[in-house]
Amino acid sequence: MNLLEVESLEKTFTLHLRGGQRLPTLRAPDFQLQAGECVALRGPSGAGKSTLLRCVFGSYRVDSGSIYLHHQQQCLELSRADSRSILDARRWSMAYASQFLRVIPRVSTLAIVAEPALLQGKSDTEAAARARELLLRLNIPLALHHLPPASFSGGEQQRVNVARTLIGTHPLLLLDEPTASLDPANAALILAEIRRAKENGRSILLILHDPQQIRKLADRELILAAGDACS
Ligand SMILES: Nc1ncnc2c1ncn2[C@@H]1O[C@H](COP(=O)(O)OP(=O)(O)OP(=O)(O)O)[C@@H](O)[C@H]1O
Repeated sequence: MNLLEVESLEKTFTLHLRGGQRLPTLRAPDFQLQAGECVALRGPSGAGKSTLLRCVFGSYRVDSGSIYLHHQQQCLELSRADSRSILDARRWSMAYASQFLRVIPRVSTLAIVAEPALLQGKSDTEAAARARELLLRLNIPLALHHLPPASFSGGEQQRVNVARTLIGTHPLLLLDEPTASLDPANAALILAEIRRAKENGRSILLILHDPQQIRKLADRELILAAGDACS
């Protein structure tokens, strides 16, 4: 059974502040993702890799084509779904880590990471314990857990972002360059957590640039060529 299916997907941005100029950005190859599969998106800068992840997550509306997600025992056509269905899919079926953590003033790191577990019905105690454990595994020391992550380094914020994505039981994880600002040791921690998620049957669509990391983690690659995006 496919967890995710993408068909004939195209996205063009319309720049309203530039007289409605249209910017064709993405023409994705058709693909499917099965349970427990990890697919790495590759392609040159500007090819539309982040745009594809955002289309799947429902942040961008697509112009044509379809995105199907297996959600709550049904096939949800994400590309045509209303916002309530997309929010429900985000709560239960897909989690997304962008390249940058969206920090909320005065909200602690522990609370930011625990939130998706709370939304899935875990108790405060359970969600906090799981958040603490994940943060420690990702090398965020206990002393930082009660601080808002606004002042954290780029690499620390990135690990908090990934922890927030991993904490729930979402079967689909969308990760935009999860190792980008990290030194090799901390990148290895992230890769280990992603591998663990995969071994637990979760599916991962992620953007990675390092061929060695891709070889270690991904079952296959999906190449977005610059020409695909812009022709
Ligand atoms: N919200 C937006 N409005 C207008 N143009 C956008 C928007 N988001 C992305 N683009 C444009 O779409 C193109 C693809 O961007 P995207 O971030 O998807 O590329 P990418 O393949 O992830 O690149 P990189 O590897 O550099 O992160 C770029 O030219 C970018 O400027």
